[in-house]
Amino acid sequence: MGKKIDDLVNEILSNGSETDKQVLEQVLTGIAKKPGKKQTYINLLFGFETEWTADGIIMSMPVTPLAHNSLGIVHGGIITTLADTAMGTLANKIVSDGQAAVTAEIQVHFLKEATGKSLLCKCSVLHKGRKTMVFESKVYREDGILCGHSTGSFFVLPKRT
Ligand SMILES: CC(C)(COP(=O)(O)OP(=O)(O)OC[C@H]1O[C@@H](n2cnc3c(N)ncnc32)[C@H](O)[C@@H]1OP(=O)(O)O)[C@@H](O)C(=O)NCCC(=O)NCCSC(=O)Cc1ccccc1
Repeated sequence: MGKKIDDLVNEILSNGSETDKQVLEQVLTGIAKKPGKKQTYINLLFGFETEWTADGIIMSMPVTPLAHNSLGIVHGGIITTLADTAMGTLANKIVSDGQAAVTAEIQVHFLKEATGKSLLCKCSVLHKGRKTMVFESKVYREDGILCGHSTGSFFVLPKRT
């Protein structure tokens, strides 16, 4: 295993493009931050940063080639992951002790191409029930343009120990 990783890293460092090296560095930097239960691989690899606000959560991410689709703009699935992660993080913060929340349904509108250096996802609570919760996420580009809009329904479950 060790040798294979060494060979792969050396191959990329020797023969990879600058973009390959940038992606490798981002992935290794994420792993070096030691993912765990709170900080998942997804959060660390994509550089998701969390800021709590009075009425919700703001989650940001840098736009790098790791998140690009073949057109060189952010992949819709990554925008969905950002929105789902923001809503899921908020949902699991506001449930009662001993409860967890999972996404049951998510809808995303991709309104503008996601370009620029970073994305900001502002997420708030639309409904907090005993069994279901609904959240709204707005994803903004660095220039302030709204590029994504998402709503998500979450199901409240007993937390697994
Ligand atoms: C729960 C429901 C949405 C609705 O279920 P219904 O069938 O209508 O009602 P019923 O009461 O029968 O359901 C009982 C079922 O509930 C499940 N379960 C129970 N307890 C737990 C538990 N503690 N943890 C997990 N699952 C638990 C278990 O399968 C159980 O079935 P069983 O009784 O074993 O056979 C179901 O369709 C489902 O699990 N969908 C998948 C949801 C999903 O994977 N979403 C994406 C990931 S979330 C995400 O990424 C967001 C996020 C981001 C960042 C940070 C955090 C979050």
